[in-house]
Formats: sequence, C-alpha cells, structure tokens
Amino acid sequence: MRVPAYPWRVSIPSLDDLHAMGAVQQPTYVDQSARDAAVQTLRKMPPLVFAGECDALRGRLADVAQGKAFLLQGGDCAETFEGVTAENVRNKLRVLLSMAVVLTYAASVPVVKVGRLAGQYAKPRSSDTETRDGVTLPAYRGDAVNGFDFTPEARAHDPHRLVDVYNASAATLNLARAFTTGGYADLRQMHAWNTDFVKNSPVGERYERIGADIDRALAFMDAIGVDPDEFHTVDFFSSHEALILEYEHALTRIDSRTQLPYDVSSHFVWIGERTRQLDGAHVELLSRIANPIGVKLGPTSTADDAIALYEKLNPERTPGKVTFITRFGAGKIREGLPNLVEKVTAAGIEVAWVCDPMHGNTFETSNGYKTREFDDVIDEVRGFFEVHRSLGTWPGGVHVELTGDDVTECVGGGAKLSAEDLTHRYETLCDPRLNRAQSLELAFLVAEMLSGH
Ligand SMILES: O=C[C@H](O)[C@H](O)COP(=O)(O)O
Ligand SMILES: C=C(OP(=O)(O)O)C(=O)O
Repeated sequence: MRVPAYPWRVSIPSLDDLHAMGAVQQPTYVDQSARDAAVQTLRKMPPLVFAGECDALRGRLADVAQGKAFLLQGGDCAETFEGVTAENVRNKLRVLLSMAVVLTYAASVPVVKVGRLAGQYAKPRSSDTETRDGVTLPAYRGDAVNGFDFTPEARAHDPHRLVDVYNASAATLNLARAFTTGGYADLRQMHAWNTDFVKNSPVGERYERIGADIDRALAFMDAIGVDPDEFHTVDFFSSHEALILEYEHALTRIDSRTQLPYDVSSHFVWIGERTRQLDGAHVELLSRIANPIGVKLGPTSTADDAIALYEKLNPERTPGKVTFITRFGAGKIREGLPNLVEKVTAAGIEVAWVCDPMHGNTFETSNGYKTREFDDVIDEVRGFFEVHRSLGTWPGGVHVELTGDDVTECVGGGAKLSAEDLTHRYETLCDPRLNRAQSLELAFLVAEMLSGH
C-alpha cells in the first residue's frame, strides 16, 4: 500500500492555534481547566483504529475513485451514549451488511462498507439556541457536547463528555469488529439477519430471493472446493464528522511506521458543509492527517471551492485520500452537480464522488416533525447517477442516515409512511433516518441504477 509522502507536513498546529483561526460550530466551555483535563485524558488513550487500517481504506477508496468499487456509508445522524447496546450496534450492522449484499449481488460491484458510527456524536446546528414555550436554552449539539433534555443543566457544554465519546466509541468498535469478523457477517448468515421481517414485508421477500440465489452460488463453490475468507468476514470501517477540535486533535497521533499524523479516532473522517472554509480550522487540521477524508459539498459549493479544497487537502494527489460527498437536494442536483464534476475532472483531479441524498432534502411536516420524503432521497440519487453517467464519471457511492430499527422518521417508502405515522416511533435526536425497510428499498433501487436497469 502506498503511504502518502509528505514529510514536511508532519507538524500539527496546536489546539490553541486552531481555535485562533476562528473555528466555527464549537462548544463553549466555561471551565477551561475541565476542558484541559478532558483533552489530557484523551491524549493518553490508546488509538481506536490503526494507521494501517486507514491506509487499507484509502486504497479501497482509490478503487472507488477509479470506478472499480462502490462506497456504502451509513449510520445514525447522531449516535447517543444510551444507544451503545449490543442490540443497537448489531441492528445497524445488520442493515448495512444486508444493503451491501444487495448492492454486491445485484450490481456485481465490490462494496466498501463504512459505518457512520463509533464517533458520530457531535452535530453542527443552524442555531446556537432552541426556544420552547418562551424558554431559550443552548441547542443540543450531540452527546459529545451536551444532553438532549431541555434543562439548563443538560444543555450546558460539558468537556468530560468527550471522554465519554471515546469510551462509547471504543465499545461500539469492539462490538463492530466482533460482529464483522466473529461469524455474524458470514454470508451464509444473510437469511438470519432478516428472518424477523422477510415474512411481512415485500422488500424482505425480495431480499430473501437474492439469499436463495446466493445459497446456490455458495453451494456450487463449496462443491468445487472454493471457500474464500471473504465469505466469513467482512472489511468494515468507521467514520464520523471531525467536528470537535478538542477530540480530533487529542486523537491525532504520529504513526510509528511512517512518522505521519493520523487521526486515530476513526478510519475516515469528514468535514461538514458548515465547517469546510478553506482557511478554517477543520480544513487546516484535516490537511495534516494521512487518513482518507471526506468533504461535504452543498448547493452553494463552486467548482473553484472544490478544487481549492482538494489542493489544500491533498496536494500530493494521493489516490483515495479525498472523497467529495455532494448533498445538493433533489431539486438542485441535476442543475448544480454537472459543472462541479466537469471542472474538477478537467483540473485532473480524481476523487471518489459520493451522494448524500439526505441533507438537502429535509423539511418540517405540518405536525412539527423534521422529516425527509423517501421519493426525494431516491430522486437525488437518481439525479446523481444521471449526471455522472452523462459526464462519463463514476457515481462512486451513497452516504445515508439510517438505522437498523423500524423507526418512523422519514415519510414515504414501500410502507407509505405519512406525517401522522411519524408520531409512532420518532427517535432521532437530530435528523430523520431511513428505517430498516426503507434502507433496503434504497439498496435495491441503487443496485438497479448501478447495473443500468
Ligand atoms: O445533520 C446535520 C445537521 O446537524 C442538522 O441538519 C442541523 O439541523 P438544524 O438545522 O436543525 O440545526
Ligand atoms: C451535518 C451533516 O451533514 P452536512 O455537513 O452535509 O450538513 C451530517 O452528515 O451529519
């Protein structure tokens, strides 16, 4: 695996220097000594991931950029400390593995599997405050920063939560590694992943038909003596938005093999739409690390922005280093994306292009729920494929907010969830996620787009 060669950039700016750049979307800690103590604790913690694993993912993302693989990245909008249970983590893995099987089988393309988990605890917000019945408190910014309860105590920004994020992420990763390498992810188990809902759901039945085909293929391979390791375990990677500088800085370490800095909080970290300023602290920090990184690009991004960000984040043009995650909204993607892709490509830049069909399609229902319409999500992915197909570039993947549970947060889909249905199981603390059936439906539709049917 080629390791990036930029020895002159091993220096990492200090946390104070990064803050002096005017970092946005950061917590305001009242007690500086408590903040320093949390950072010191984190600096002593062992890495959550190894640099070599980050290199492996970078190699897989280089395949995505070259049109040889497809990225499936998904998980909660915001993980919660309470959500770190075996059942919850297993359900998320189950839906991601099931989607990956559908994509791999129906589109015959290798799928790179990346969870939005084991670190996705901090949220950028549109407003610093929230007002309920005339009372205004700090907005909830994710469990990394404050609590969801609408009380002054819960909403205060508490630096010790960063240590809790580390512990929750370690527990989640430990479970994810066990599930993906310890037998649960064995392809022969794919029926078992969804037995509880195949009987009463059309998408479940469709999934089961693929399962029967795969069984026959596995039996054939067994008969001729082929039994690759890939059938028993899967490569699975973690990712989150690198938002809170204290956390990401404390977990940025020099790799003993290469002497390069890696953010060992996750295999892949991304810069959000609200923090991608070229001269901002987040771009500065992530320009120093050797992990593969993502940048969200919303409808106001220009091609010049994207090219400048790429040049700053990857001047050596290391393959697989940068992934552009576009999130235009269904109504804007066909108009906005072509110019971006065309100009970036004309600049000789090879990136993985990935579609986030969630963040440009959020609205509030008349009964007060923040939601997304399943058809808009699909329409944005369709637009993404159309644009890339017409330009001859590779639609490299999808980045989705989803859960393995049967929540009711996004309207539409096969079950035709209505605004009224959202009252049943609306559990997200921030943005609405696709539920298990909607996620599988998305996978089938994306597989059709990928295979050109
Ligand atoms: O997930 C993304 C953002 O954190 C989220 O969309 C912000 O939501 P808000 O506009 O309610 O603050
Ligand atoms: C905040 C997010 O997205 P964006 O930066 O694209 O708004 C997110 O993916 O959680």
